[in-house]
Amino acid sequence: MTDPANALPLDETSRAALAAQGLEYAVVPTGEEAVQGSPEAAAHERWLQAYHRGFHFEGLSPEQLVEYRAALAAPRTVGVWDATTAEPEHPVATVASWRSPLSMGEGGMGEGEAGVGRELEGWAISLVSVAATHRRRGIANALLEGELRAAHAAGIPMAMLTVSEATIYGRWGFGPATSVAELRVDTRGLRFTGPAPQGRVHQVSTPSLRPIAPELARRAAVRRGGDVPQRPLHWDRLLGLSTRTAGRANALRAVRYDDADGTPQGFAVYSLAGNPRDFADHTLAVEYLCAATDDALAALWRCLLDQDLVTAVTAPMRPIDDPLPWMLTNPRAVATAARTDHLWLRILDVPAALTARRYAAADTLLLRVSDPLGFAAGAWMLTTGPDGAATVASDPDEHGGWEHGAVVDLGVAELGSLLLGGVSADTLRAAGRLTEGTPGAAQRFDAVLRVPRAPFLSYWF
Ligand SMILES: CC(=O)SCCNC(=O)CCNC(=O)[C@H](O)C(C)(C)COP(=O)(O)OP(=O)(O)OC[C@H]1O[C@@H](n2cnc3c(N)ncnc32)[C@H](O)[C@@H]1OP(=O)(O)O
Repeated sequence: MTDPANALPLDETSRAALAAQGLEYAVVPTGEEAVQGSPEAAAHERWLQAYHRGFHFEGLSPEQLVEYRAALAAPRTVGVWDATTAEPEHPVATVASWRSPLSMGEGGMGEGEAGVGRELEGWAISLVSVAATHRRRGIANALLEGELRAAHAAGIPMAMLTVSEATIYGRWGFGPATSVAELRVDTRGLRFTGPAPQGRVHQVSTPSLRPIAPELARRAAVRRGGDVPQRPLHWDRLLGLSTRTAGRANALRAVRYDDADGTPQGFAVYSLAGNPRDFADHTLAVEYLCAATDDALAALWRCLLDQDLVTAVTAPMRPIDDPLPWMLTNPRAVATAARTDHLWLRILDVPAALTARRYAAADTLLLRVSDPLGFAAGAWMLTTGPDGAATVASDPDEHGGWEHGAVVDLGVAELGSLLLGGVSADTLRAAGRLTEGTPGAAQRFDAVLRVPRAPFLSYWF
């Protein structure tokens, strides 16, 4: 059934906006509330088919419906219905959402903070779809505003999503906060100069990774900001264990890295494509690479690059600062084929969001934030200390001290983009997305925001 933690009440303003168009807005019962074969289960199945149609995915087979019903039992699944359509029982719009931690990077300079992953609670939003017959009449607007108001009312400080198109979500105050790089490595004549691994790489079966992958991925993820834990269906799909990917199971290969003590510290899942005219010209596609230590990262890259009969390695989703080029005598062998925005953040509670991470320098900034939906609007005094911890005061006049602070004017989307250090304030200033109220304020903000590793989310949700 819907996880009680996700069962936020539906937003009445959005309900009224949709009702004014003759549309019904409701939560779809899932899981135990919808026993297989019951009318509730059939409604859940129609909701699943509706989002598949909305995303131009193939419809779900009966077997897949069982799997997806279980996988999407815990999130809050919301639909919109139009009683005037030919098949009124089918939703004309969908959205799914759930509470999830967001990694905020490692601890600061305070005692005992090194290596400690910090987290903020977020409201993950996914599967936003509106039927082709009902688009561009404000349904997505009602759904998104409804999600944001519901999450804010529940005290959740952040909303987050990955997007099909980068043109859609800025209007609701989301800003791109992490990027991914698609790497393409020419492995011909490559020499690896990275650290020599202390442990061992083992070739393993993909199912053997299923029990250890979530925990390993969590340990890897806390080293950077921007991670949102995968749900079980993600791992099943990746490892060829879901009905949709079972047909690929034989094509998938996997390696696991165990450190000198024999503890698994990373793994990679990959596949190979041959060249029918040249057997020595395979391309190895890295489908997932997860490393909880620098040692594991170097060992796994070395193993993936160092394969006979392979001339190219591709890795579609890597951090933009992956150390790989620096592990090779020829860094130019690693081409970034594409670099794209990935996780988008929407701040709902400025003090909670800003105090959830650690900062690189001590300073005082006055952030004057605009937010058309109101949640983040105001003047916020961010004071960072020498230990990297921050305090945020909402009424700077009352608290004083801000006359020494650097003043920055920006929108809530820009603050979301800056939060994890994924872009610099000076870049946003140059792009006209942020204004300095004090000369040099953007660079002062950057000194505070600087992070050792680029934020990164390793998959789509
Ligand atoms: C988190 C996720 O799930 S990402 C996946 C998003 N879904 C998809 O890509 C599936 C295919 N697309 C769709 O289902 C729909 O077109 C949606 C969900 C993107 C938009 O739904 P609609 O109900 O048509 O949007 P709605 O009418 O509320 O539009 C709200 C505003 O967004 C704009 N907008 C909507 N879709 C887009 C788009 N694809 N690109 C740019 N702007 C868009 C509208 O023009 C409108 O702008 P305005 O307020 O300035 O007039």
